[in-house]
Formats: sequence, structure tokens, C-alpha cells
Amino acid sequence: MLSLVLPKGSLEKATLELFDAADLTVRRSSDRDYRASIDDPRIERVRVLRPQEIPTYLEQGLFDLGITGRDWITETDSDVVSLGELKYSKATSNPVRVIMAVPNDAPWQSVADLPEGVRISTEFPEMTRRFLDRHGVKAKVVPSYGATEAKVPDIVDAIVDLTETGSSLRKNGLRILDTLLTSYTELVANREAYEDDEKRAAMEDVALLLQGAIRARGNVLLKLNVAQSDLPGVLDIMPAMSSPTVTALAGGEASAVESVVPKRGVNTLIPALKAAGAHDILEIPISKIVD
Ligand SMILES: Nc1ncnc2c1ncn2[C@@H]1O[C@H](COP(=O)(O)OP(=O)(O)OP(=O)(O)O)[C@@H](O)[C@H]1O
Ligand SMILES: O=P(O)(O)OC[C@H]1O[C@H](OP(=O)(O)OP(=O)(O)O)[C@H](O)[C@@H]1O
Ligand SMILES: [Mg+2]
Repeated sequence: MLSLVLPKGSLEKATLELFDAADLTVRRSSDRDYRASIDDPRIERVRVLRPQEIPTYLEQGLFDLGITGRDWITETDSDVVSLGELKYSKATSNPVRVIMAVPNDAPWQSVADLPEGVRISTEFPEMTRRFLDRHGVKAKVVPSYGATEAKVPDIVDAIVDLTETGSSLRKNGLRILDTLLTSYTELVANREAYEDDEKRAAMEDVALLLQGAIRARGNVLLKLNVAQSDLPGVLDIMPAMSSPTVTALAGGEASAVESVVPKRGVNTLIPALKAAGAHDILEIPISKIVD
């Protein structure tokens, strides 16, 4: 039985939606209820905490399995086992980046240009210090507790912060000097729990369900019928993960075709299939794709 810790804050909504799609629905009495449960024999208890703290709690064995961002695993330098990237962020399926940014009109073009004593505000002081040491820059690193973009140019000269879409940087007149880390959300485990056969098997089941739900995003199942004479034309325009399934219909005059296709483009694909002779075309949502 696993103890699970899930992220509060920016990743919370997307994480709970993913667990729902993976048939691991997280049950909570309210948003303020940080103790939750999942109706699954492999999961004993669930806690919802800040992602900044999750890597440390996993390393200490306070939980067996958790979800947080690679940025916080790196910042805390925690010894945890990664069961893989989960390709979702707060708003998109893209990773976030930890970047160094300066005002658009700053004179610097790279981190090497930064003068000794430059003031840098960041939610990632350790990652920032390591990065500056690697570049031989002696700076004053000032911890930030959020709204970091709001601190240049009067409070500090530069920032190290997260960016997903880049809109916060643009709205605050900032440009990126360098990228310290590209960070996906990850499924991570306590090392000792991972080495326990029964717990590892349960962890791998959870990973399979989560990845299956993520893989299904953006895909649908198309099913259709088509006369034998039109089958080659339909197969020519029907995309597939491997190749479409073709089943002969009773009577031998027609076939049923089905295939997993990207949701993006279905709006032009269906009319094209119809024009190629397909009929009884069904578009069916998919909740998981497991290889
Ligand atoms: N658009 C995003 N903004 C912030 N964090 C994000 C975003 N997308 C993914 N994350 C991940 O979520 C984690 C940060 O979430 P968290 O809510 O703790 O930070 P935060 O958004 O700065 O907190 P707060 O809600 O107090 O502003 C990091 O691991 C980060 O990689
Ligand atoms: O690149 P974007 O899509 O604009 O997203 C990145 C911004 O979102 C987060 O801020 P958050 O909402 O967590 O507020 P905070 O800055 O106070 O932490 C993060 O700290 C960045 O500021
Ligand atoms: Mg933030």
C-alpha cells in the first residue's frame, strides 16, 4: 500500500484532472482538506502539500510516491527516484523553464556580463548560486516568495524565475538572459519504497495509468464503414498509430475501418473521409492509450 503526496498550488488542478482521467480519482471533502483518499487497493493515504516541500518529504520517507516539478527536485537536491516525466504543467502540456531575466533595456547580453554584486531575486536560491558559481559571477542572491517579476529594476537588477508561457515576463518588460533548467512535472518515489517489490509494482501501475491518460490526450478513435471499392481511397487518407484496423462486414460488400487519430485535424479529416466514400463515421473519445 502506497502513501501518496500531490502538489497544491499551480499544479493542483491539472494533477487532480489527470488522476480522474487515470481512474484514480482523488476524493477530498473540500479544497482546504489536505488529507485525501483514492479508492484503489494500492493506495493507502493521500496528502496535498506544496511542491517545494515534496522532494524532501519523499527523500525522508514520509511518503512513498509523489508528484512535483523537476525544478524543486533540483533546487532541494533531493535523493529520490524518478518514475518519469508527466508531460503537463499548470496551463499546457509544455515544460516550464527556470530562466534568468533582466529588464529589456539592461546592458547585459549574457550571464557573463553581469557585474560583481549584481542583485538577483529568486524562488530558487540554491539553483541560482550553483549556476552563478559555474559562470564565475559574484552576485547578491535575494530569496523571493513570489511575484518575482515585480522586483526589477528598483529592488533587484535581475531575477531567476519560472516561465511557462512567457506572458509574465512580457507583461513586466523582461527578457531572458539564460535558461538554468527545463522542468517537467515528474512522478518521484522514496528510494527505499521503490526498492520494495510490492510497492514498486504498485508505483509502476500508477505510472502506467497516468501515462496512459496523458498519451490519450489529443487523440480520438474514428470508426467508419466503407464499400470495398472505396476502401483504398479511405485508407490513403486515414492516419493511424500503426495501421488502421479493417474488418470485413457480413456480405463481403463493405468493410469497417477504425483508427486512433489526432483530435487536431479531425474537423477536415471527417469531411474528407465522407467524400472518399466513408459512411457511418463515429468519433469516439479515448481516456487512455497504453502501449
Ligand atoms: N505556470 C506555472 N507556474 C508556476 N509553477 C508551475 C507552472 N507550471 C508548472 N509549475 C510547477 O509547479 C510547481 C510550483 O507550483 P507552486 O504552486 O508551488 O508554485 P507557485 O505557483 O509559485 O506557488 P503560488 O501558487 O504560491 O504562486 C513547480 O514545480 C513548477 O515547475
Ligand atoms: O510564463 P507564465 O505562463 O507567465 O507563468 C510563469 C509565472 O507563473 C508563476 O507565477 P505564480 O502564478 O505562481 O505567481 P508567483 O509568481 O507569485 O509565484 C511563476 O512564478 C511565473 O511568475
Ligand atoms: Mg509562483
